Amino acid sequence: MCSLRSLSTWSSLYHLFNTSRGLLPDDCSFPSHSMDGGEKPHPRVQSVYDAWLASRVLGRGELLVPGAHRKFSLLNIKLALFIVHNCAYDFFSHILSLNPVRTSVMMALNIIRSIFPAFRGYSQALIIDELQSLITSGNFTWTRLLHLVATELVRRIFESLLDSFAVANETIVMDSARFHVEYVQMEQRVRLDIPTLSDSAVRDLLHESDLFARSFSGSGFGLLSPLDFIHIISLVTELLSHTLLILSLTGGATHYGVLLLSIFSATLPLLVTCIGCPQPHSETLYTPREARAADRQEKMRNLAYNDAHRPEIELFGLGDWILKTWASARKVVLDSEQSQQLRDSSLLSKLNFSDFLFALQNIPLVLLLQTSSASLGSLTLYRSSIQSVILTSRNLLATSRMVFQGIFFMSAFCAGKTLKPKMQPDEQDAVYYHPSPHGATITARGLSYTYPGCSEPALRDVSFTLRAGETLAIVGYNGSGKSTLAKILLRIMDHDLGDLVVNGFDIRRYNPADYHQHLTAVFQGFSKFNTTVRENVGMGRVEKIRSRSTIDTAIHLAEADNVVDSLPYGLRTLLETPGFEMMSYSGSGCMGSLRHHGLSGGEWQRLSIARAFMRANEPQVDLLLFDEPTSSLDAHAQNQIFDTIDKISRSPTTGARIKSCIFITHRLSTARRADKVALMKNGVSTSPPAFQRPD
Ligand SMILES: Nc1ncnc2c1ncn2[C@@H]1O[C@H](COP(=O)(O)OP(=O)(O)OP(=O)(O)O)[C@@H](O)[C@H]1O
Repeated sequence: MCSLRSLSTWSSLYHLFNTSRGLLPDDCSFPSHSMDGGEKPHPRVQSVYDAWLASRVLGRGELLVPGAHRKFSLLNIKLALFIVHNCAYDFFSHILSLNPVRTSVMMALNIIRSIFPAFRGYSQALIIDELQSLITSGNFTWTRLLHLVATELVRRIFESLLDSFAVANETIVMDSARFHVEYVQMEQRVRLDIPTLSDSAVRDLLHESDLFARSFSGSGFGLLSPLDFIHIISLVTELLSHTLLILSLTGGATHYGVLLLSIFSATLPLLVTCIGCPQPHSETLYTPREARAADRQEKMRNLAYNDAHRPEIELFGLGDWILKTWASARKVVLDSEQSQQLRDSSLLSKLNFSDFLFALQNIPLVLLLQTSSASLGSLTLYRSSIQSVILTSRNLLATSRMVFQGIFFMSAFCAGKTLKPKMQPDEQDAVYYHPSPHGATITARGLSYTYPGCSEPALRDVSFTLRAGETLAIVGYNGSGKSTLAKILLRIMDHDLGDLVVNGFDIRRYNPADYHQHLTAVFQGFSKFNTTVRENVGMGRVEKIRSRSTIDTAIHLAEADNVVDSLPYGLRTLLETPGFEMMSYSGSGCMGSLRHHGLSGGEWQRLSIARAFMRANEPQVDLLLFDEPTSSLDAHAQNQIFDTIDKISRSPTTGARIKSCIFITHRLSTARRADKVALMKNGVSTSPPAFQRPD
């Protein structure tokens, strides 16, 4: 492991690392001790995640914008080496294992093909020499010339065939690598929970990980493919082959001076390019203000282009405001890009030094002509080899820069795989959820929760008890914390303080995925999926998504039969969700062009209730939670739904309660149905401990 102790930015890293503790993988540790002798405390870069985080530190507590390029500094080189040591090997050996033969062939072909240019130059030099000798000897014959041209043609055909095979093979290797990387990306997204995903460091990490994944399909913001590590090897081989050619042409002590002059004149343009424009991408120089402007510019653009917002944009006359805000943000971004370009177009590059230096390379050529009896072919070869050395070196430099950036994006990808969802309990603490046959028992004591970045808690000191089979109604003013409490009870979010015990165990000891199998819920802001009715409902229990009878039962329980019957394709009707509405404005009446069909708010709500009912009847489900499930329904429909909920929560044989039930409501008539009512006010539960339901 590389030692990174002596690096100068440790103090700012220390601050950042400490603020990022909560989202790190298990294998990270953060010693918080001060070192003796007045040295500042520092974290140890122990994991790829640490290295990724460290590479983003700008100083003064600021971080690089996600996707920005890292400076080529000593610190970053050390971090890159650490990443390569700890993650690149595993990553590439995994890629190799996906397609071992083809990947090996790809690497071999890359190296073989890199020798071709030198070989091509040599072969052409042979033709020129042959022609020269034929002309000077006066024995010129067309047959001899045609023979030479035919040989060259065969060589080229062979080269092209090998090229097309190599490209086809590389496409297959890249496709399987791309699939693997995209799969891991998708897996990360679905595996991580809300608290983890809402962390800004995790979001940045996933952003860079996405860039890495996209670079496999060649659309990663100017990145070369990560497999261009191999490209570097082939470029080095190409460089070596040209150098060997030059050496063979200039062999002998008399030519060393000429050779040195050639190398000097060949590398000078590169040095000038490096000095002239050290930063390859303007993103690097984005200040936080510019990054905010870039973000705002994108948001305004989305507002202008997204049809879902069109009605409110028109109604509230937001057009001018969007345009003005976009324009001022865009100007900041353009100014930043302009000043970057001005820096790039330095005096040196304006004078076009490169061209001048290219011309310099003719001097060694002239010297060579004077000091040797070299043939025309070898002189041509010499000239083209020198040019190739320059171009290959340039390519090598550009590729190395890309790979250098790619290393950090790869670290984001590798670190993303080790991110542990915040709500997942440690293995030694985890317990399986055992559903109670009489419904879940919940005891909450002093629950408090503050949303990240907020100063005021959304919940403070909330306590209540729900016995097995009881029904609790949570009522309260807007913003009083009802939905927040629901999300904590549903284990979508984790409380900060207090105890929450469900069926005898601290809720934190349940794995969220296991816990969720034993409850069902309707969220206040439920999802409207842009898919068929069948899938919108069936997603409540995906293993039964193809079961017509289960879906029909759920729809029937939610009193949504009429909704489905009125749709032109019944369960197969594609539903139009906000954002897709404009598709049916095109004049095809009720039907959109793609069989999309809109629903009213109440109809959508019935489908969301049907989704929850997909699993409500299951014996392992012992808690039903509904967050304003009937807010868009009329009084009659609301009563019907609550009658159904009551029926589901009872045993069909004995009528005894077998499921506990919590519903959040603003309606007194609904609250009256509950055994208990909790009144929420400013995040505090102020209700009497028990409220007896009037008979
Ligand atoms: N994602 C969030 N980030 C920050 N603050 C939030 C977030 N969601 C809710 N809040 C805040 O938490 C507090 C409680 O919100 P919550 O949604 O729980 O209220 P509620 O009682 O369900 O309101 P309503 O009756 O309007 O549905 C509010 O002050 C709200 O602004």
